[in-house]
Amino acid sequence: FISPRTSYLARPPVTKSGLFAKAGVYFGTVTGTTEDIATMIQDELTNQGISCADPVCVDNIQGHLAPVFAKHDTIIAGAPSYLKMRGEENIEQTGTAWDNVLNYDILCNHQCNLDDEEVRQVLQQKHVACFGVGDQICYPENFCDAVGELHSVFSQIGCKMYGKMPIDKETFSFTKSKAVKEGDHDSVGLLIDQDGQYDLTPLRIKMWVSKLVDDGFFA
Ligand SMILES: Cc1cc2nc3c(=O)[nH]c(=O)nc-3n(C[C@H](O)[C@H](O)[C@H](O)COP(=O)(O)O)c2cc1C
Repeated sequence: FISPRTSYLARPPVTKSGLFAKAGVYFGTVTGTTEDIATMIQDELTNQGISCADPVCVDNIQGHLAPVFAKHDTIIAGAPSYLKMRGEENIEQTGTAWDNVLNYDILCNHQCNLDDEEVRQVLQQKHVACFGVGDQICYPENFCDAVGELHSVFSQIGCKMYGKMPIDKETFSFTKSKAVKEGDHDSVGLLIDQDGQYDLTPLRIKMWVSKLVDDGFFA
C-alpha cells in the first residue's frame, strides 16, 4: 500500500514522455531580473535539446513543496541577493519565498534546519544547480551571496550538486561572495550581474548550460 500522501515518491524516474519535463527551473524575484534569467536559461536548455518546463516562481507555490520538486529529475534554483541589516548585523536574504520555503533565514548561520522530512526525502534524489543575480559594483563583498546560501541548503539536504563555474577574472570585479568558497577559483553556481554586465549574460548562460550538459547534470 502506498499512501496518497507519499505516492509521488514511488513514481518511476522522469522520462521525456512529456508528462514531466526533465528539468525544472525555480526562481524567486523582487523586481523581475531573476525571472528574466530563468527564462533565458529555459531557452538555452531548449536550444541544447533539454526539455524544460516553464520556470516556476517559488512565491507562487502553494502548499507542499515535495510534490512540485518530485516532478523533475533535475532542479535549477535561482535567487537574487538582498543584503539587509538586522540591528548591527548584516544578514543576507533573497526577499522572496526562498527565505522561508527552505528556512533560508537560518542559513545565515550555515545550518540546514529543514524539518520537513518529505521535502528532504524527495530532494535527496535530485541533481541541483543554483544560479543568482546581483550587483557586483554596489555589493562587491556580497555579490550573489544567495547563490552560496541556496547551494549550502540543497547540499546539506544531500542533493547532488552541479553548476560550478570558473570565475573569469577578466570580467568579474567583486571581492567576496558566499558563492565562492575561500581559496577557490570556481563559484558554486552561475553568477549574473544584470545591473552592470547584461551584455555578458547570454554567453555566461550558454557556457553554464553547456557545462551542466558536459558534467552529466541531465544524464
Ligand atoms: C536593498 C538592496 C540590497 C541588495 N543587496 C545585494 C547584495 O547583497 N548582493 C548583490 O549581489 N546584489 C544586491 N542587490 C542587487 C540585486 O540583487 C540586483 O539588482 C538583482 O538584479 C535584483 O534581482 P530581482 O530583480 O530578481 O529581484 C541589492 C539591491 C538592493 C536594492
